[in-house]
Amino acid sequence: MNHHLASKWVGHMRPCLSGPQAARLGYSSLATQYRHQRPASANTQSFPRLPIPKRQISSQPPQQNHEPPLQPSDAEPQPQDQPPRKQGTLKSWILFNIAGLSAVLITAVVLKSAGFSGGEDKKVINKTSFSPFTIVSKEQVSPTAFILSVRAAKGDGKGDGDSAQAFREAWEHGLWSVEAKQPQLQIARHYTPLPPPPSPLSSPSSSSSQLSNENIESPLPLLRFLIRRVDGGEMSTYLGKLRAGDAVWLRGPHLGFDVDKRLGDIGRRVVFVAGGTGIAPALQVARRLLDGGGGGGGEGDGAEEQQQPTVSILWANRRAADALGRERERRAVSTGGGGTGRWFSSWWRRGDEAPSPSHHVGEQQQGRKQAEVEEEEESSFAQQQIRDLQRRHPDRFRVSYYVDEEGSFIGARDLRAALTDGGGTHSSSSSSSSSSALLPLSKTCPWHSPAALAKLPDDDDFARRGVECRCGGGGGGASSSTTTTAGAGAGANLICVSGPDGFIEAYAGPKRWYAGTEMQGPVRGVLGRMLADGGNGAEVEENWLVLKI
Ligand SMILES: Cc1cc2nc3c(=O)[nH]c(=O)nc-3n(C[C@H](O)[C@H](O)[C@H](O)COP(=O)(O)OP(=O)(O)OC[C@H]3O[C@@H](n4cnc5c(N)ncnc54)[C@H](O)[C@@H]3O)c2cc1C
Repeated sequence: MNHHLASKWVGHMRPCLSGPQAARLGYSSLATQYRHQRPASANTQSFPRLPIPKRQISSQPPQQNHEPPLQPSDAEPQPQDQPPRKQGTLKSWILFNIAGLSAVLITAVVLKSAGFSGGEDKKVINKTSFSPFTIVSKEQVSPTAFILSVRAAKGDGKGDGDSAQAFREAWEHGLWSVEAKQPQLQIARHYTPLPPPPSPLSSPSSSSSQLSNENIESPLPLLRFLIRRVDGGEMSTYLGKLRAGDAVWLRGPHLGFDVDKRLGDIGRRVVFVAGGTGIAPALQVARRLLDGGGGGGGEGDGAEEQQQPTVSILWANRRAADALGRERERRAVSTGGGGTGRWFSSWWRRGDEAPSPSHHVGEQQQGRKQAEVEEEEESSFAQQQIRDLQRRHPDRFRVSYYVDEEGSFIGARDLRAALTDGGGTHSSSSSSSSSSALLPLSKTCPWHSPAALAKLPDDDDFARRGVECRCGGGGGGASSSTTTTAGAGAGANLICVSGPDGFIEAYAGPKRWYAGTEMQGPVRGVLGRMLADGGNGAEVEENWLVLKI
């Protein structure tokens, strides 16, 4: 989702981890270390500079030089051949103009920093200039993470409808982000809005809730961001210091991959490998596919629940405090006699085979007691999102937690379990997915070919929506050149890797730069090896498309 290249954070190059090296270090330890891949200077060019006002000094000085003294009668007679006067005038003229120019530049910078320059910042959110939002609340959810809730600043009403429309399209699209700017340093970074809560009208037990309209219909939309404050991080530290009532400047929305279209007609499963705040795009996708009616061709054609896509999230955090929503899962497991939450973590560390999902989910439902209800009332918005999805889609949504400080990491075995699932996770859908799982991906389709994806930037699926799927009617269509619309047997299961650059590199290989644009690049890392193995007849079939987010 790197819409504006210059606005992504950048920095020094680190060698890519590979094979045993990455395994030794533990991938999730990379989860919260955003590694930068570009010269730092590129990062600071994130929004257009204020055009420097043209110098106003060129005409004035000559006039002064040629003008007669204001009060010639009072002036001391000056001999014609006395140069000091002329030199003095020239000197003061230069000083005057330097001072004037400095004043203009300083004023421009101050105005620019404050976000009020030349109409650049507008009330209506848009992709090119920053719009003012007001912080409604700030919720500290862990020692390093907080949720910032912001609402479009109250304007004159004009353009509110346009803003609402832009957000409505973004939520309908699914995966999207906005940029926030740090006005003093003039840098910007992307942040991913958490999905809105389900509509109060939908029953808690309903599996098909509607998104609340608070973000969709409201003329002044409310956006919530889960943000981690990183040591020495310019933007996250700046945002961390803001308080309710302060202004924050956003531009966007920048739409990301169209997961619905890439799942197409036969894709049934999405596995998210998320590091740290990479959980936010995972929740966007879960909401879009599980609540939004999209994905897998299941909607509107009478397909049953088992035809709907499933979302499984493997979420790595450095600290236990950041594993939001895990307490309930730990308790549910321990309620089943399996031991303590600590045991649950060490279960992953040992790399044992995953427990069957039905066992897991059943215990979660059993473990839902009054204490949990109370806990939920006190929990953060992100926790509520996770729990709500778990409650309403027990067979289609799962989060597995990994915590560095507890020694649990997402390893190849966990990935293999998730990919060969039903990795056992989604029992009701595994049979339908396994039939499509045998179909190989197209080698030519712009939507479903890994080779084509490697050469795409990750932010333009919305703009590409007119491009047709070339999988052909047969689903695999490896050599087909037939042009069809997505849906006739086309599509792929999706592995989404979201998080810091180092995290993405370790699991899926680095993104690559071509002609000044950051592209997805080929799939390498743990998943690259795993999928290549699959091609040789090993555990994982080759119908997984890897999206680096
Ligand atoms: C599409 C997209 C969506 C994003 N969504 C979110 C989101 O919802 N929430 C969120 O918090 N972030 C999100 N990010 C990351 C965010 O844009 C910033 O990169 C992040 O907040 C760090 O910026 P900074 O200016 O504070 O750090 P910088 O000043 O850019 O970095 C300072 C130092 O901190 C290191 N560093 C940077 N990030 C981390 C980290 N996470 N852990 C450890 N060290 C780090 C850097 O390597 C550098 O040495 C997203 C990024 C993208 C591309």
